[in-house]
Amino acid sequence: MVVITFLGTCLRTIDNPALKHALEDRPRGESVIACYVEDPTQRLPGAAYTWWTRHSLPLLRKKLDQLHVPLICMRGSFPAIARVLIEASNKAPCKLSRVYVNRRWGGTTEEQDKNFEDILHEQDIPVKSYVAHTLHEPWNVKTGQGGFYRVYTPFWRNFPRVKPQIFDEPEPQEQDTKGYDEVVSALKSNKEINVLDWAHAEKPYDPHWAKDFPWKPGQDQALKTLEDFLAKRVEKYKDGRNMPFSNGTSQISPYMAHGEISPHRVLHMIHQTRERVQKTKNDYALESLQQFEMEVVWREFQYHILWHEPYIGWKNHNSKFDHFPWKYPLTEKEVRENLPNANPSKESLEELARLAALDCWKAGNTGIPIVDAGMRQLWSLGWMHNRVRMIVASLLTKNLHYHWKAGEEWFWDTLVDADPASNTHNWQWVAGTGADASPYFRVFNPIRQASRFDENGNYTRHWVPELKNTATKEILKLYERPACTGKDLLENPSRASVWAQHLACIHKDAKKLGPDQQLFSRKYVAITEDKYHLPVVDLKKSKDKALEFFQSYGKTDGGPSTKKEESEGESQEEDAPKTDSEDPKTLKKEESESDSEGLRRSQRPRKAARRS
Ligand SMILES: Cc1cc2nc3c(=O)[nH]c(=O)nc-3n(C[C@H](O)[C@H](O)[C@H](O)COP(=O)(O)OP(=O)(O)OC[C@H]3O[C@@H](n4cnc5c(N)ncnc54)[C@H](O)[C@@H]3O)c2cc1C
Repeated sequence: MVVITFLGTCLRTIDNPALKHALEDRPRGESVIACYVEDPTQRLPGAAYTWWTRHSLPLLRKKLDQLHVPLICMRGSFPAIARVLIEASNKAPCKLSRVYVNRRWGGTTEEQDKNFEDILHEQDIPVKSYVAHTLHEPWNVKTGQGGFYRVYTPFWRNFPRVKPQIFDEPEPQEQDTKGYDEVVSALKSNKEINVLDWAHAEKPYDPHWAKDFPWKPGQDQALKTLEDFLAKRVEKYKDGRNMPFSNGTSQISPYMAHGEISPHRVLHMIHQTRERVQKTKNDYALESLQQFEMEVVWREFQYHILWHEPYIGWKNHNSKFDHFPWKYPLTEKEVRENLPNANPSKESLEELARLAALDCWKAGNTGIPIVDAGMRQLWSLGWMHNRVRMIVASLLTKNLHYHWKAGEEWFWDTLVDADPASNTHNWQWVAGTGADASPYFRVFNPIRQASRFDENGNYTRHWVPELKNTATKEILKLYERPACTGKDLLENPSRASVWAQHLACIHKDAKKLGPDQQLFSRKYVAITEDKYHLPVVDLKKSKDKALEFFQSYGKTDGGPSTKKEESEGESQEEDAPKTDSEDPKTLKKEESESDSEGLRRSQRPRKAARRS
């Protein structure tokens, strides 16, 4: 008899409930097969995330080999896989006895997984599923009225404190791999399923755009990364986490996004560190550790929302923003239609200029230093510091007026830690459309952000080599330059921008670029240019325009303005504080910073002013 365990987003052998139970609960003599599935009925992972997965799976296979558990990687829907397994089981001498699954959420997974279980149950094959990617079942945390939380503070307060459930790697057990060949050949013979060689890749998957990625995927490195952080850096996390050049955060996110470390293990290690730090009586260190735990629980909060609103990845949480005048990226077809020849009309140029601005943002050539630094960090590492993620997201949504989805999609493709809950939720948070959202009129001012969080300009100089010999004072002046015109953008496209590729492609009538090339033609992007670009947008004017949109839109019936927002509406300074109930985590800090920068007290929401 054969037992199958579906790993889900859980590329580890320790703290892996479906694997553990499959190995421990099976009757003697039954063999266990592990499956990694990429499900085409759901949003497919982006390129950078996939780079990581494909480095991780061969490492996981080696670990599983030691347990005598073969690994099958495939692309296929869960119901299709269930049907093939049953068919194979009916024919083969080795029957399928039971199935163990690590659960997943978001999109239409719930529906698909129910279907999968029904198919197996009809054949009397038991299915057991486990929570593996979060600390709790997302539905287990409930408000007093039995609903779900939309605001982080009460979620954090009421988040059930649990003893972390950790368990060691299963002992290697005697088992043969009987049934494996039959299962693989049945899967291979089905057209709906594509068996991948990802766990047995002869050469690593190293596309040119990822050649400088410094990461070492895998569960061993995940543990080491967190151990190092907790041993050496967590004690300064409270402030360090906001400084992009200080190496002040854990960089554990890609390991968590791939399930190479379990959130229970993270919590367990936090508890161990707390015992150590308590002995030092260092209050700041303890607060820092608490802050770190809050961040980890913040991720839980986002899964909580994803479970209750599985459509959050493509829909505004606040539907009142659905008709807001967002800009959307042009499609390739629209570009072609707007630029039929070398002398496009004024309207066409305007349309194209907006595409050019988006491409400059993607390429890290906006002429706004801290934004370019962040976007190039993203290119180089497949990761960006959280503070800078907020700044670049604000620029795209509040200054360039793009819908958050344009940025979310870019991050989805370029982040090694791309996560269906965190990415969406954070984008909606910055755009002001989400649950627990920053109000729409809250706009991050890149100059102020740079002077506060990159005071010495080191982050900017590091990631924008054009500025490596520019003094910090001079860098700050660059933000004040007049913006280039749309015509400039088009006539002198950044060599680095995807826009330049479009032009080259259209003018030379070259073959259509495939999506992979468009996104990752690294030789065109993030390269040092002779001259640093003019800003693609006037920060002040564009912010005012966003606020104008917001105010006039708020006056219409369908607008997003609420009474509370109107009462705060006066406070349209950048980084204006939010009320405590919205997000204490980031914003209490912003608030005190706003104070020190002389944000006029009369303009601030009453509640915040009282606290200061
Ligand atoms: C626009 C935008 C998009 C984002 N997209 C993602 C994403 O796709 N995947 C992702 O994991 N994070 C995302 N984040 C959240 C955050 O930027 C990253 O989790 C963080 O930068 C990861 O670095 P770290 O592990 O060093 O974080 P640390 O500061 O060391 O935090 C530890 C862990 O806590 C969790 N965490 C911290 N901050 C957040 C947060 N704001 N939201 C959710 N979890 C958090 C992460 O799991 C993180 O690994 C996004 C933030 C923004 C503003």
